This record gives sequence, structure tokens and C-alpha cells, in this order.
Amino acid sequence: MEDAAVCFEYYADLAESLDEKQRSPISLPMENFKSHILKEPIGVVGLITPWNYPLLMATWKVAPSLAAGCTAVLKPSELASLTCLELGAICIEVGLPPGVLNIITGLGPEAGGPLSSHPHVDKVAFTGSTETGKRIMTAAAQMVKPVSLELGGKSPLIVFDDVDIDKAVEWAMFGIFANAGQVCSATSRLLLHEKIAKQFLDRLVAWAKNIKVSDPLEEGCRLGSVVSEGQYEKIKKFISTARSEGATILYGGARPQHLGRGFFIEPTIITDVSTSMQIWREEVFGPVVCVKEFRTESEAVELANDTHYGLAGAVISNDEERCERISKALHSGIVWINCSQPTFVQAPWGGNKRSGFGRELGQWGLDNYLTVKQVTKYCSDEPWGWYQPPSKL
Ligand SMILES: NC(=O)c1ccc[n+]([C@@H]2O[C@H](COP(=O)([O-])OP(=O)(O)OC[C@H]3O[C@@H](n4cnc5c(N)ncnc54)[C@H](O)[C@@H]3O)[C@@H](O)[C@H]2O)c1
Ligand SMILES: C[N+](C)(C)CCCC=O
Repeated sequence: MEDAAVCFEYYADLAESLDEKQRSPISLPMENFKSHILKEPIGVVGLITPWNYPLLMATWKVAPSLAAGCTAVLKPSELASLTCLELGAICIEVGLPPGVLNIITGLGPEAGGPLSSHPHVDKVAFTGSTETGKRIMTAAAQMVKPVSLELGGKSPLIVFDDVDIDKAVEWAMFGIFANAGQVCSATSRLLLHEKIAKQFLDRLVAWAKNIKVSDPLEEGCRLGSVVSEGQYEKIKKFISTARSEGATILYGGARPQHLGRGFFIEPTIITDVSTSMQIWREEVFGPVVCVKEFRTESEAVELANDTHYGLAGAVISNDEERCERISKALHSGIVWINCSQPTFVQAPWGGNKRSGFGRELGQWGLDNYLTVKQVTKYCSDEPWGWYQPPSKL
């Protein structure tokens, strides 16, 4: 809730400074011309959002699009619409004019599909799975409609042998078990230097055993249930496929014994993973981490980049120069050094490759909803002189 409020406050400030940035001059090589820039709202925008962090993911789009001066149609996930409807109620309460923010609930193809194909929607900003992103891009292409896509991920966390093991273990846990792993940027592939791998895994299991798995309303809960039965079954299938492909379920992999009902899955650590396995290649979107060892820095980078996704990556090491080298070598839109997941509204958010394109948050989030117009003026009294004037009557 606090992150959503901070995001609205941040874009309210950017909206005010946007007026000051209008008419910024362009330097031209000819004195008889003057040119400046107008940044204008792109128009009516369709905002399609997922079920994880449902209010925050909507806020990352609603706040900058309204700050840019657009009118918006928000289509939240059918699995988590209520907080977005509450947002609509708040907008009425604070006097947002009717029609500026419109919220349509319903299933994806029926309620969301028309936003991509309708000629009166000028842009679609989408957050969700890569498969849906492809469908939206295909539909929008028929109208040559711009899209920005925030899609899935299979992000790596690389841990070198010069670290404080317990501190690194805690970041590794936060990177995959926070929000039950239902985080697009979750660091779901853990790469451990071979010298510390055994010790690291022993400590990771010890810390994982200590996680309180419970109803999130209980004090001290650090792992709740996953969103739906469908997601629960999907995650269990990923775990059983990993096992059948030859991986080892080092810890977890099942329903916690003390929770007889609800879609709870233990924090799960999978080892003996090869790069051809499904668990290495595909996004699980659950509390499941797969682990591989590496020997050298270049091997770590090669493994980290061995994915079609490119949302985030993280490295933990006490060698600052090595961290700098790795932050350049990772093919992702976000790199965390000595941590995983902390997110700030001022910094750009988004991915490369099949994690999508475009950036949310910061100034880049506002630019998503603005179009740039050049205004160029001829300011000489002299005629242009390109054509021969006809003889005067
Ligand atoms: N990159 C990011 O910033 C980010 C953030 C959060 C979630 N995600 C990704 O979102 C996914 C989980 O969310 P999900 O399961 O809700 O994704 P999803 O793709 O199933 O659904 C996302 C939204 O798209 C709608 N939709 C579905 N089909 C549609 C269609 N044909 N046309 C228009 N809209 C349609 C859904 O109703 C929902 O509102 C994960 O892959 C996760 O990585 C990415
Ligand atoms: C801000 N978090 C917690 C990293 C969530 C980002 C949105 C992706 O699921």
C-alpha cells in the first residue's frame, strides 16, 4: 500500500515539473530556423495488469499515465480485481473527473483483448506473461499501435566465494521466497561458486526450515499460499517434472504438513539441475529455486545469460570490480549488486529479450505515455528561394 502511495506522490511531482520542461529548444545548424519540443499525452491508453501485486502493478501504469495527461482504461487480472476497484472509488472520492480513469473487470480475451485491437485506444501498456504479451503485440500490430511489455523472467543470482554466507543466504531467500516466489524478477536460478556451494546449501536449508509458512494474517508469516488452485497445481507439476528429469529436491517440494488446506507449498530448493531441464528454462512463479555450481567468473556469466528472458540479475561478492564487470555482462534490464529485489520508484524497471521492452518507473515511466512533437519555425524575412518566382503581372 505504501509503495502505491509513494508512486502516486512521485508522479504528481513529475507532472508539475513536466510543464516546466515544455518548449525545450533544439539547437539547429541554421540561424533562420528555431525549433522546440512539445511533450504531449499519447491519448487513450489501455493498461492491462496481472494478479501479483495487483494494486502496485496497476499503480505503476495509472500514476504515470494520468500524470502525462492521458485518459486510461485499466483492465486488472480476473484473479485480483478488488484493490483496483477500490482505487477507482478513491479516484471518485478525490474528484478525478469522470472518464479519466475507467476500470473494466473480466477475462483477458474478452475484457482485455479489445484494448489491443480497438482503433480508439492509442497505446497498450501490459504486464503479465510472455505468452499473453505476444498475443497483445500481434493484435496491436494490426493498428500499428505502440505497446510496452513487462513480461516474465528466470533471473539469476550469482554468489562468489568471498561473501558472508549467512548474509548472502538471506538475500537468496528474499529473492525467491518473498511473495511465495510470485515475483516477475524473482532470482529463481541460484549460481554458487563451487568452493562455497556445500556450506551455502546447508545454511540455505537451515534458513528455509526457519521460515514461518502460514496464513499471511498471522504474525511473523514469511510465506503464504499461492494465488489459486491452478497456480498451485502448475508449481507442483514443475517440481514433479524436475524430479522425473533427474534433479534432486534438496528441500521442500510439498504441502507443509501443518497446513491441511489452502494452496501452500514449502520453500523448495532443487539441485543436480542441468541446463536442458524445464526447471532451469521456464518461469515457475512459485517458491522454487534451482541451483547450479560454477568454477570461474566467465562460466557464471554464461550460465546467468543462458535464458530467453532478460528481466533481472543479481551478484553477491565483496569484489567491487567483479560486481561492476558482471553488471555490464548480464543481459538484463535490472542488476542488483549484493542484494536481490529492492525496488525504487525513481529507477527504471523493465526487461530485455522475452521479458519485454519499454521501461516503467522514474522519468522513463512517464515517457511511456508521452509523444514527442518537434515545432520548427522559419524566422527570416527572406523568401525561401528554392523555386524560380514567376514573372509579376
Ligand atoms: N515484468 C514485470 O514487471 C512483471 C510484473 C508482474 C508480473 N509479471 C509477469 O506476469 C505473469 C503473471 O501474471 P498473470 O498470470 O496475471 O499473467 P497473464 O498474462 O495470464 O495475465 C495478465 C493480464 O492479461 C490479461 N489477458 C489475458 N489474455 C489476454 C488477451 N488475449 N488480451 C488482453 N489481455 C489478456 C489477463 O486477464 C490479465 O489481466 C508472470 O509471467 C510474471 O512474470 C511481469
Ligand atoms: C517490487 N517488487 C516487489 C520487486 C515486485 C515487482 C513486480 C514484479 O512482480
